Amino acid sequence: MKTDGGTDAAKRRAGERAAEDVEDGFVVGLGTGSTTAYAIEAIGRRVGDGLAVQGIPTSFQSRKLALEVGIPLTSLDAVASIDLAIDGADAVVDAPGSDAHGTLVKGGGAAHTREKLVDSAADRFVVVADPSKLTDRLERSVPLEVLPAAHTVVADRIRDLGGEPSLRAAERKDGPVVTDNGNLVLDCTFGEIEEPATLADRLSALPGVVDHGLFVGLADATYVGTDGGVEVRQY
Ligand SMILES: O=C[C@H](O)[C@H](O)[C@H](O)COP(=O)(O)O
Repeated sequence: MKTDGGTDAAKRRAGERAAEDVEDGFVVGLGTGSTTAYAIEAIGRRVGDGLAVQGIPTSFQSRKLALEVGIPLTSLDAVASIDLAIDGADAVVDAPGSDAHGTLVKGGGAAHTREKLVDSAADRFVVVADPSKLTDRLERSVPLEVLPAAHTVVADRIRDLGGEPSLRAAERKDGPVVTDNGNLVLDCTFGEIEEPATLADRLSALPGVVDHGLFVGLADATYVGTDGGVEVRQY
């Protein structure tokens, strides 16, 4: 999962900067992926120094890491609110002045359904990224988590919308990726996505789609790790 060189250092800077925003008593949404992992590890170190927090993981992976680094865990149905969510992204639209500024594509690790649930429930949602994630044109494929019985029907509807679906294959198992929720993933290309909010609404309306990886209007800030520090985008 980890990358090397400058990108890995940039991910670390972004993740560790976000972990500094966690305050005593916070309930924290713990996103998924290699960048968020640095935030989780940093929060764990602060817990070791006496910080009192409760984490809500968004995947098997983030739960396992949080337990390893000593973050006490809770669940969405056990808390009144989430103070802060920290999560990575596969693409972040960086186009100030555009309606799409701050739109995300997530789900490269097939965790986007629970991520969206937790990130959207948080009072503040901070994205952590390295510069390779920033884009002024949204051309990345959009992951859809779909009920297994629905994958062919949803694939047909995606073609009706002008997209091209591809069932995500597992790398070290015959057959498809199965999400933490027991569903399948369709990666859907649409060429350049000029109106992500419109596409998001259309995808959400498809029966059999549990959730999609377009995060429109959800992020409050992106922390971009760079060679020398961290750049902050506020939305
Ligand atoms: O499903 C996975 C998540 O949306 C991740 O947050 C996303 O793929 C970014 O992961 P990474 O920080 O490893 O690039």
